[in-house]
Amino acid sequence: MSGEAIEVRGLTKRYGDDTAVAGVDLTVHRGEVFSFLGPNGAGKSTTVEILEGFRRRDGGAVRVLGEDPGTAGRVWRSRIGIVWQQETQVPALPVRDLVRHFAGYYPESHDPDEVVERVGLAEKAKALPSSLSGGQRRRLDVALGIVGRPELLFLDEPTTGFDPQARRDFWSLVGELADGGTSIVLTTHYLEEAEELADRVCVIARGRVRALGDPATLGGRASARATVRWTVEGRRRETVTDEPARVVGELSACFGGEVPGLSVHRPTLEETYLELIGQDGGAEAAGRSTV
Ligand SMILES: Nc1ncnc2c1ncn2[C@@H]1O[C@H](COP(=O)(O)OP(=O)(O)OP(=O)(O)O)[C@@H](O)[C@H]1O
Repeated sequence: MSGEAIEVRGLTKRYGDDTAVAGVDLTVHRGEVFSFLGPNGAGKSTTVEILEGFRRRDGGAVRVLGEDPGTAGRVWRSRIGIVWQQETQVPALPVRDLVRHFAGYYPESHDPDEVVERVGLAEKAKALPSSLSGGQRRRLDVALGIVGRPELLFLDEPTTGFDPQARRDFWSLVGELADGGTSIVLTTHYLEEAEELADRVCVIARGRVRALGDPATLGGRASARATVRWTVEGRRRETVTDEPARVVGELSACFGGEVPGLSVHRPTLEETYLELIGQDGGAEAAGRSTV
């Protein structure tokens, strides 16, 4: 049995004549936070739904927690948590009762009250889901996804609708889950979220992996040329260099200490991402490619 959380080799999926996933290879290590990035229609949800066992693949080998999700049974499913992109349909029960109810499906669930507290819904414990705001409703989905103490957690655009503080709180919750050994697959359109949370990111466009690696070094980011900017007599100056430290040292010597208006810029994850997906960034996406 594989020791990895997820192993995917040559995964393909077609919808009619359109190829949504065109030969994806990837591995998610145990305890890792792994993030999918890609434009609308890139094939992320299709890939993730195959990994979750909710979509049939056309080709390739897939192992999730050591089993083929296409044939794995209920015990395997109880080891997995999912926070869907769409609101989870739930019975009209108060928040606390609902989380308790879901906890009952799992052999080793977390304490439901602790989970309600941890997602920031303690004040809404007696409220019905229909009375929650959009961001609170999303937090409830997160609570339902984690209460079963999953070994592997799928988060599909989990912080949509969160206010900035709720997003920070959620990030720290994900960090705690990862520190506790949970493997996490995150799909997000927020680049800063991937950068904050992910050990590795996988950029997908038109059903293919365009880049996979540490967000700090993705696409040669860390070694990319830097732009050094400064100000002389009210006018902005800049130079592009492979050696920003040397340039800053020379400027500092020249100015006799502080350099006015100094900044050093390397490509952000967003700039690198946009470069990687290039013209594939449009909405039409995977469909037109062939395998
Ligand atoms: N059930 C389906 N039937 C036909 N085509 C589909 C189906 N589901 C997805 N597709 C197509 O497969 C391609 C990939 O879609 P997918 O939902 O996997 O993209 P995505 O990367 O998750 O996009 P988004 O960021 O918008 O959620 C798209 O061209 C989409 O139109």
